[in-house]
Amino acid sequence: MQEILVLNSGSSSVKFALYHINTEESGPSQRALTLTYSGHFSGLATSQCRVSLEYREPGQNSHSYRLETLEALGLTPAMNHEDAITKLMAWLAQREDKGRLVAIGHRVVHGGQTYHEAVRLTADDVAELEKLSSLAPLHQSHGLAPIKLLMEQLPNVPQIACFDTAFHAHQPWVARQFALPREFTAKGLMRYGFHGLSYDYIQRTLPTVLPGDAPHSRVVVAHLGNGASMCAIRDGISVASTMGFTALDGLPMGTRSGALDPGLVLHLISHEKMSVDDVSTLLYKRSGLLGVSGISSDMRELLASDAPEAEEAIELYCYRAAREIASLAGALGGLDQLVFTAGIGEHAAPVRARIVAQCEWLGMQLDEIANNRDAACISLPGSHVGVWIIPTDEERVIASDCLALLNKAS
Ligand SMILES: Nc1ncnc2c1ncn2[C@@H]1O[C@H](COP(=O)(O)OP(=O)(O)O)[C@@H](O)[C@H]1O
Ligand SMILES: CC(=O)OP(=O)(O)O
Ligand SMILES: [Mg+2]
Repeated sequence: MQEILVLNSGSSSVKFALYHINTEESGPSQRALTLTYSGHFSGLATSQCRVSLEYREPGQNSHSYRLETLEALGLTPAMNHEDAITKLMAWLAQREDKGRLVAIGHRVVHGGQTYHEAVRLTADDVAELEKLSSLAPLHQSHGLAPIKLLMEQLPNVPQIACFDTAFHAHQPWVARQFALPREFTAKGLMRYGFHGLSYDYIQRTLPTVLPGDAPHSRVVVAHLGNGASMCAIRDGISVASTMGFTALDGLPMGTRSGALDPGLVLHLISHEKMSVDDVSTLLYKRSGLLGVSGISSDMRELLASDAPEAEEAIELYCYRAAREIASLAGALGGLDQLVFTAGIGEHAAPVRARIVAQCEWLGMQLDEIANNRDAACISLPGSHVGVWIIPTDEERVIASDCLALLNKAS
């Protein structure tokens, strides 16, 4: 049995998924992949480190679930990303149902100007991608560290990178440019957009959940997780996104500010005498829901809180989201479907309700009952714009891109 392992490394977490390749169905189709194990390490490098693991019996639909204790996996509470990968690889290697690992697919957040599709990495590629670390300080180095480690430990297993930026690479030039002098644009100072693996998954899945006659040529997808962005998709292609040069632009996020007046950054440096590192920490780690509420970056905690500051943070979050939907509808010249995805998008009914209420003028009508039970379709039958919840699956897209690459190489 051949296997593909997928690693999705975030700022404080590593998600993983292991797929069996069904060799009877050759070709890059998703049907050729069967998910067997998935799970995640969260709270890495903190005392809150936890591991969860799910196992799917081959041929069965239901998941049996168990939460491994740290002790059972031999983990120490303050373990970091590297420890997590080492433990995961050791655990995978000792399984009785172990197959032959034919590729490891990695989420790499920034592909810069060069990397527009999944690629089998060489050491030179990794060095090139490392140069982009300052453009994704919460993500890039965590995505590249396991690649370097596994290139050393498993030199014969292809390490394949799949990029968050790739889905946006074919946006119209006008959507990618900043209004800067041309020599800066020529250096690559332009909008890239992120969460592309998630958008790719939604774009592939939406036609399978829509009723046959529903129009879906103009779609906005709201990926609202710890990081949050939105994407305007026309006929399956990204045409605009709220994230730009870095994953700091656009919507307010758990700890990131989202879009700011650039003059404010100049003011922080010149008047508040903040260093580049101070400003970076402020905008990436101390702002967003955490900064405005002063309570938490976690939407669940804010929704459960009675504090007026929590309410203010949620109000700002929803207001900004509704404004961005209208802006993206402008880029599309109208809107057929809106899709919510990722942690907040999939689970936070009050947040969705507030965002949709502010978009009523665009022709959206929320089905409150469906919304409260996280149903797939959450708009009323007469709504001009359909509103949907589709759980994202970045790991599935990575595995399927790896398989396509392996098939091409063989
Ligand atoms: N049931 C829920 N209700 C409200 N918010 C939720 C719920 N479940 C998860 N979330 C929120 O989703 C966010 C995390 O999203 P997720 O997509 O898991 O993040 P990541 O970007 O780390 O993959 C957190 O703000 C969390 O509070
Ligand atoms: C690009 C980005 O913000 O990713 P995440 O949501 O995983 O933090
Ligand atoms: Mg995520």
